[in-house]
Amino acid sequence: MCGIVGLHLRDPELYPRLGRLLETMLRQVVERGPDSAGVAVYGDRRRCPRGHAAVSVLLGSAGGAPVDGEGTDPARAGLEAAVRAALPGSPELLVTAAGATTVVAAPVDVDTLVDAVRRAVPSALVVGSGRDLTVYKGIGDPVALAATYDLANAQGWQGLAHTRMATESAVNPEGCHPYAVGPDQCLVHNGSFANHATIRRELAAEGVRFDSENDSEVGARFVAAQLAQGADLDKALRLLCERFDGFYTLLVTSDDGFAVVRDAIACKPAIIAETPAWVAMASEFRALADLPGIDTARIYEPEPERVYAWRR
Ligand SMILES: NC(=O)CC[C@H](N)C(=O)O
Repeated sequence: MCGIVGLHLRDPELYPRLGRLLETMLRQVVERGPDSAGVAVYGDRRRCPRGHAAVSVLLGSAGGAPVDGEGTDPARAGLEAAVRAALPGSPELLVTAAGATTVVAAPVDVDTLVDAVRRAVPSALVVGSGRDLTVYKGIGDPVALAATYDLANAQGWQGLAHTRMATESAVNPEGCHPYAVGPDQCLVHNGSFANHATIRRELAAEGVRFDSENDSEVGARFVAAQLAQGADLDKALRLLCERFDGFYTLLVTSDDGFAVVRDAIACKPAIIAETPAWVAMASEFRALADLPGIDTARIYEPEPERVYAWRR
C-alpha cells in the first residue's frame, strides 16, 4: 500500500488553513502506511521567509539517522554554528526544529545553503531544499509524526503527505517519502518500480548520487534530471512512463506545479477532486471528504498513463 494526499490551493484565503486541511487528509491514509510519514509544505513564510532558501535535514550520528526529543538539541546547536561559519558573511539563520527534522533557512541561494550544510555536518541527511519548500520525515506512527511536524499549524499554497508501507527498501529515514531531490521538487509514490535497479545504474553512470536503496528515489532522481534539462512536469512524467516498468501512482510537485500520473493499468488507487478554490489528490476518497466545497467538486479517477498537471 502507501498513502498519498496532496493539496494545491488556488484561493489564497485558504493558505492559513493548509496544514489543518492536510493533517485531516493524512489521518485518513494512516492504515495504508504505518511505517513512516513525510510531509512537504510550500510557502510557509514562518519556516522559510521570503528571500531565503531553506534546507531540511535529519541529524544523527549514523548516516543521518535521526534521534528524537532533547537528544537533538546539541546537534542542532552545533549545526547552526557550523552552517553559519560555512556561509559567506555569516548571516543570521532561522533554525526550526520539528521532530527529527531540522529546517535551516538563510538569505542566500539554495545551492550555497545546501553546500554549507553538507560541509558543516557531513553526516546530515538533506531531505529537501528550496526557496519555498520545507520537508519533514520520520519513522513511526504518522499521526504522532504529524504532530511533531506541527503540520496542523502549517500555512502555504501547496502541500503533500505520504504514509509508507515499505516494499523496496528498509524502514529507515532514508526510505521515507517525499523524495525532494531537486530544488522545490517533491515526489511521493505508491507502488513498486520493477526496473529501478537498471535505471539507478544508468543515472549513477551519469554522475547522479543516491541517498537510499529505495525505488521511489530513482523515480525522483529521474524526474529531477528531466526538469534540470528543461522539461516541464508534464514532459518529465511522460518520459517516466516510457522508461519505468511496474506499479505507480505518483504525485510530483514543484515551485509552481502539482502533477499526478498512474501506471499503464492504473494498479494503485488515486482520486482527484477540483473546485475553483483547490485541486486535491488522494489514494482514497475518504481523505478528500472533509475538504471545504467537496460537495460541488469535480471528482474523478485519473486515467492510466495520462499526466494531470496544474500550475500556480
Ligand atoms: N507501499 C508502497 O507503495 C511502497 C512505495 C515504495 N516502493 C517504497 O518502498 O517506499
